[in-house]
Amino acid sequence: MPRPTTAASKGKDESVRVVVRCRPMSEKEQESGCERVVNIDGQRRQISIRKPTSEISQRSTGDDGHTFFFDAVYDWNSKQTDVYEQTARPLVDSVIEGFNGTIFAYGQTGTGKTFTMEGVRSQVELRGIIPSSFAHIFDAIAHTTSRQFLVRASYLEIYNESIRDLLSKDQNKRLQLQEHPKEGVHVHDLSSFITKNMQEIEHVMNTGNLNRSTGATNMNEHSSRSHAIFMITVESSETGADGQAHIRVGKLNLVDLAGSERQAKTGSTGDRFKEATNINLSLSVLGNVISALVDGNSHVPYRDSKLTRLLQNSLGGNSKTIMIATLGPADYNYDESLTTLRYANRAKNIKNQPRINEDPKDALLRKFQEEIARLKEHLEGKGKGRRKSRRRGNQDEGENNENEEGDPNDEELYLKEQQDKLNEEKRSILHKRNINETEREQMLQELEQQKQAIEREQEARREMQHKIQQMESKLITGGKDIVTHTSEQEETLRQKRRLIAEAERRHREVQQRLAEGEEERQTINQKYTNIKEEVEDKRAKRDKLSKHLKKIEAKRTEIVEHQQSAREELEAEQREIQKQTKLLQLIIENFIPKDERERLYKRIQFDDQHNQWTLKELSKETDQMVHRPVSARHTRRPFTTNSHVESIPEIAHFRSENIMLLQLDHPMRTTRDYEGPVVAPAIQAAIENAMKGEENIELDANNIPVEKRKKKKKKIPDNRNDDDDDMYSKYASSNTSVSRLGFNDVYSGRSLNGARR
Ligand SMILES: Nc1ncnc2c1ncn2[C@@H]1O[C@H](COP(=O)(O)OP(=O)(O)OP(=O)(O)O)[C@@H](O)[C@H]1O
Repeated sequence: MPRPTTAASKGKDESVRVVVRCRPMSEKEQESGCERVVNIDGQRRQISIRKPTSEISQRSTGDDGHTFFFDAVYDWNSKQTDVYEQTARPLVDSVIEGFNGTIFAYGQTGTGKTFTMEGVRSQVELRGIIPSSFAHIFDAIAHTTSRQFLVRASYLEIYNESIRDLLSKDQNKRLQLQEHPKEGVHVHDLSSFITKNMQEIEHVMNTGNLNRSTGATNMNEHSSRSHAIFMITVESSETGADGQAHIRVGKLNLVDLAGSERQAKTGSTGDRFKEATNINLSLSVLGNVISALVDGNSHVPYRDSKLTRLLQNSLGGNSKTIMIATLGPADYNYDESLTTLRYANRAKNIKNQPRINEDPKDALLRKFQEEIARLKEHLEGKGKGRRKSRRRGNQDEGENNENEEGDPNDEELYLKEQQDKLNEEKRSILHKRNINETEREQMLQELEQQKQAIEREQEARREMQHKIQQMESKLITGGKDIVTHTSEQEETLRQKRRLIAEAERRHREVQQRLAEGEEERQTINQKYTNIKEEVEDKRAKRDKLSKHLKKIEAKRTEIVEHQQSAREELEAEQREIQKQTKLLQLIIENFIPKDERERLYKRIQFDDQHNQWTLKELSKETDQMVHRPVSARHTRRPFTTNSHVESIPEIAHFRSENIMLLQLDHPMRTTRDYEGPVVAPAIQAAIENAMKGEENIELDANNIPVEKRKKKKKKIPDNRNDDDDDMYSKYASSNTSVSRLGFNDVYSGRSLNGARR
């Protein structure tokens, strides 16, 4: 069924208020040592429920505790007045103002729905919401002087999905629901009693309660198996600035639902089973309606049960609504209590659109006012006609009566006078002697008829006046009976109670805010501590890392420096090699004949195994070293082309020879000790000439450190003969750079390598 769109759509959104009340442990529960599993923090409006200890130890699933927040929560110490003053009073005030309002109690059997809604009527402090609302409404009316009120009450029960009028004489009659295009769903033919005071409305309620169905189940002997709805309609009228009466109508539904316990737990069978199924049906439809409303479904299944059809306006419609969820505190009710709390928690999200119901067409108060006016007019109308004829008669008699408005008392007087006149006439007729008996009889008859007509009129007027009185008596106007209703002291007391309730409410709100603030502060503190710890932890890590980094950097610097020095060394070495290579190249080019050179090149090979250059064995035919020819006295026989060149006389002796092919003369140590290198100026000049532009070449072989010199002679080719060794040692000990270097580097793979480049 689509959601109501008439009045509801115009109101301001307002959530259904949901409060929870937990009853005290019953004596039975205390005696059997039940555990309390419910905890309530009224200031925080928080209720927690935890699994019974026995169940936790048996099968803990991790969801052992649940916490919910509601608009108000009441624990086992809460008083009836607390619930009324803090929760119900504002809603009842709104109903008096012309809003629709609903308060319904929902919960497991025996958890205090009836106690909360009705309470114990004989004790004022134990009165529930329904009787307290009676007192409230009539008190409020008594103190409102500007408005006229009409209060009526109805009482019905939904039992096995059929509606029974609890105030009807015929308790077997079942009522039907009817859909009103504008006003929504209403119960056809439902009795409603106008009540003028608290006693009358209490009487209505007592009558209904006597008719209410109750039955015993395993769960609770007196558990109610029906849904009971007590309806109070408060109509009020006020004359506006336009002189017109404006009417407002507020409807209050006070609903005591049947127990919500599950079928299996009640152990019902037969009729009881059918009852329970139907109770469950309307409650489960109620649950579906709540879910559909909360989820914003386009289809809300109001029509699926009588209860939800009747409460349609209260759930998602034009009404202010309060749900009171009741629970028991004991462990064995854990599952049911949790279900109730979840149900209630969902209901918090239902949005209603309450608005004041102004000038509805079917207001009973308006009908009353119109009927009273009509009757008064009727009474006046008759008098008016007579007043006119009397005025005419009086004018004939010379009297002038301008007053058109008649006083009903005048009319009474007039009729009385007429009666007296007729009586007088009757007496004179009876005493008349000049008429015969027939004429006398006829005259008396006429008089009697006139008398009866006057009496009928008097009677009709009395009836009309009584009706007006009756109707007017139903309309209550505040102020008039204030002294009879309440004493001033009561009023002061009531106001103080209201102020206290208001102050308490504000106090609770402040406490709530403080608690929230404290919680927030603690959370922030906790967060701050966590962050501080984290910062400290990170700082320590950072310090450790930076120490590590410093170490790495020191190592890196060391490595770089080491590499740098190694590189410099290598570069120096390279430069040295280049220099030597150049020098050797020079020597080769200048001192080794071309053909010898080529032969030498042919013999050069790289020994992969030893990673060095070596000279191949001399082939006997071609490479065998030529024996030095016998020297001529003072001169040598030139046998190379080169030796013909005699440009430098000092070295002519050598120039005629291929120094590589020559077997060395082992010099006899016949001379003095060697005294340092003396390069012949001509050779020096030749070298300098050749080295032009080669600035970096160091000609003094002594500049090479001894260590390096040692390294350089590390490999001497195997094909070297003893003479070579001798030669080597001779030249190595010599300061003559040319000769030492020549041997050293010719035999070293590295030198040759460099030379090859
Ligand atoms: N807040 C309370 N303080 C003291 N006693 C309570 C309270 N609530 C309930 N009780 C007691 O618990 C018992 C069961 O309460 P009640 O009959 O109201 O339950 P219920 O929910 O209306 O049950 P049912 O579903 O059968 O109508 C009663 O004896 C009642 O007096």
